[in-house]
Order: sequence, then C-alpha cells, then structure tokens
Amino acid sequence: MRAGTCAWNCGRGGSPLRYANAERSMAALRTLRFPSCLAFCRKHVNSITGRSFAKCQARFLSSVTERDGLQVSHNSNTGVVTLSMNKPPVNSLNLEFLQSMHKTLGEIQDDQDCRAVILTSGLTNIFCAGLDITEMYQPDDKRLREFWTSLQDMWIRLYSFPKTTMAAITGHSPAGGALLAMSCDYRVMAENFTIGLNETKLGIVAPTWFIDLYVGILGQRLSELALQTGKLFTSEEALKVGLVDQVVPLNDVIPTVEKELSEWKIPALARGMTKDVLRRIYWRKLQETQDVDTESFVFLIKQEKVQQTLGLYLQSLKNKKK
Ligand SMILES: CCCC/C=C\CC(=O)SCCNC(=O)CCNC(=O)[C@H](O)C(C)(C)COP(=O)(O)OP(=O)(O)OC[C@H]1O[C@@H](n2cnc3c(N)ncnc32)[C@H](O)[C@@H]1OP(=O)(O)O
Repeated sequence: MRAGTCAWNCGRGGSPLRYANAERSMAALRTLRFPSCLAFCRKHVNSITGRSFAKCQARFLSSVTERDGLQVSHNSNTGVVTLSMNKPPVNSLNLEFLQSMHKTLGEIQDDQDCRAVILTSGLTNIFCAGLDITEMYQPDDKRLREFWTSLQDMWIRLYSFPKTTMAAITGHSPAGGALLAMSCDYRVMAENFTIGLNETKLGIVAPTWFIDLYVGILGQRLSELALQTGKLFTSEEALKVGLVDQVVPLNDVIPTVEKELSEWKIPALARGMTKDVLRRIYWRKLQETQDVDTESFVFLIKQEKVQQTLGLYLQSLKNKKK
C-alpha cells in the first residue's frame, strides 16, 4: 500500500489512515473482509462498515480473547499484549489457573507481533491474592505436587520471559501475587494497597526462589525483617524500598505503564540478553532442583501444625464478613 493514495480514487488521496505499520493494518482489514488489494481511506472505512472511525480504528488495532480466567488483549499498533487476570473473587492461583497462565505466556512468547506484556488484573482492588490457600489446606497428595510443579513452571516462564514485562498492580498483591509482580521488569502500583511476602503469617515458609527475588530487591537486612514478620508494605512503603518503581492513582496505573513501555526503545536482542544474563542463575537454580523443591513443599504443607495454621487463616478470611 502506498501512503497518500486511495486506490478507489475517492479524491481523498491526501488523507490515508496513518498507521504505524501498514502491513499490519492491511492484515486487520482482511479479517474484516475488506478487499486486500486496495488501499483504503477514512471515507471508505466509514462508508463500508457504517461505524465511526474511532470504533473502526480500535477494532483494527486490538484483538481480545478471554479464556480460563485470563483476558489477552493484543494492541497490534504498539505490539503490546495486556494479560489481565480475571478470576473472581481474588485471582488466587489454583492449579488450573497456574496452568492457564503458563500456557498463555507460552503463546504470547511465540507471538512474533508481541514485543511486551503488561500483567494486570481485571478485578477491583485485587491484583492477585497469591496462592489459593484451599490447594494447600487438607490437600490431595497428587494434586498438591501438580499444583506446586505448575507454580514452578509458570514462574520459570514468567521470570525468564524474553520480552519486556511490566506489572500494572491495580490492587492488593500478597505472597504469590507479589511474586508475579516482582518477576516483571517494571512495576507500577496504585496508591493505598499492599504488597509483600506475608507467608509466615500463614504459618508457611516462602521458598528460596521467592526469597532470592526479595533479597535482590530489598537487600539482606530488610528482607530478614520483612520475611520473618510477614510484612505487607503499603504502596508508598513499597516505593521507598524499591519493591515497586512508581506509585500513582489507580486510574493512572495502565497509562503510566503504557507510557513507560513507549519509552523503552531499547534494541530487543540487547535488552533480552541482558535480562537473561541477570536472571538465568535464579530460574536455572530452580529448574535443576524442581523435584527437591517440590518434596520440601509437600513435607512442609503436610505438617499438622501447618495445617492447623492454614485452617485458622482461611477461617479468619471468611469471618471478616461476619
Ligand atoms: C511453602 C509454601 C510457600 C507458599 C508461597 C506462597 C504462598 C501464598 O501465596 S499463600 C496466599 C497468601 N495470600 C494472602 O494471605 C491473602 C489472603 N487474602 C486477603 O488478604 C484478602 O482476601 C484480600 C486482601 C486479597 C482481598 O480482600 P477482600 O476484597 O476483602 O476479599 P475477602 O477477604 O472477603 O476474600 C474474598 C474470598 O476470597 C477468599 N480468599 C482470599 N484470598 C484467598 C486465597 N489466597 N486463597 C483462597 N481463597 C482466598 C476469601 O476466603 C473469601 O472467600 P469467601 O469467604 O468464601 O467468599
């Protein structure tokens, strides 16, 4: 397609739609059954679809799919995929959800048109409530192992993700939720929520690979204090200690991430390889010890004392409503 001309000779050759990538626009048009051999202009788009230009443009530029608690929106203009967790009530990570995240991240990784991912939540006030506690309370042995392996696999994929990942933390983000956020390259959090590794409060222990990330971000001393006490940082505290990179009003979280992404104009190979050099020691360490890690998890969870504490914690969440 030659910019500046309209193959239908409508006389508006001077005002073609100005997309950043003409080929992508044509592909989008083909899916709407426009004649692919023809260039197009605003006038024709409007006359054929009967839609407003803005609506047409939005449709060309993004595709949205929803599956297994995840919404995937692909903006083909920017190459940014927004992966939105949408599993009420609190986006807790159960076996199926972890498997779904693992699979979806794999698909996004293979998508040649995607250069970056925004990980966010479709739920009000919650980014992710962490692991689904009901998976660990009075568990079935086989499912418990599968659950943990799925968490390991999903984390390895997210943490080693070759494309840029940014977390738009639009709500509370305890324990496993904090892990998701910490695994991204950049974190923007909304005001007045909490984030952190609070595992000890549930009577459980964050595994080494959670702790490695914490120490990498907070340093040894602060990690020792925060982990032992199960501290949840307010958004503002999280900013101070470097757990998140920006704190903004809720409605500004996504625009802030998008702006940040637009400023990361770094050659993809150099950025990806640098990330790999910095991170591979951690995910490979887990990859090489996955079985041992699973056995220690199962051993811990099966302790009678741990089961009692998890039961009480679950009950306290339910009692909040009474
Ligand atoms: C060796 C082990 C290593 C383990 C590594 C990681 C561990 C974890 O990730 S453990 C999970 C840690 N998460 C938490 O401690 C968060 C607990 N939840 C909350 O604090 C609040 O629910 C939250 C602030 C997220 C949201 O508050 P509200 O909006 O007020 O919602 P409710 O508290 O009323 O919750 C609604 C509903 O969801 C249930 N719920 C909440 N969190 C979880 C969870 N993590 N797993 C399972 N279920 C959860 C809660 O009980 C309510 O259920 P109902 O009463 O049946 O509606």
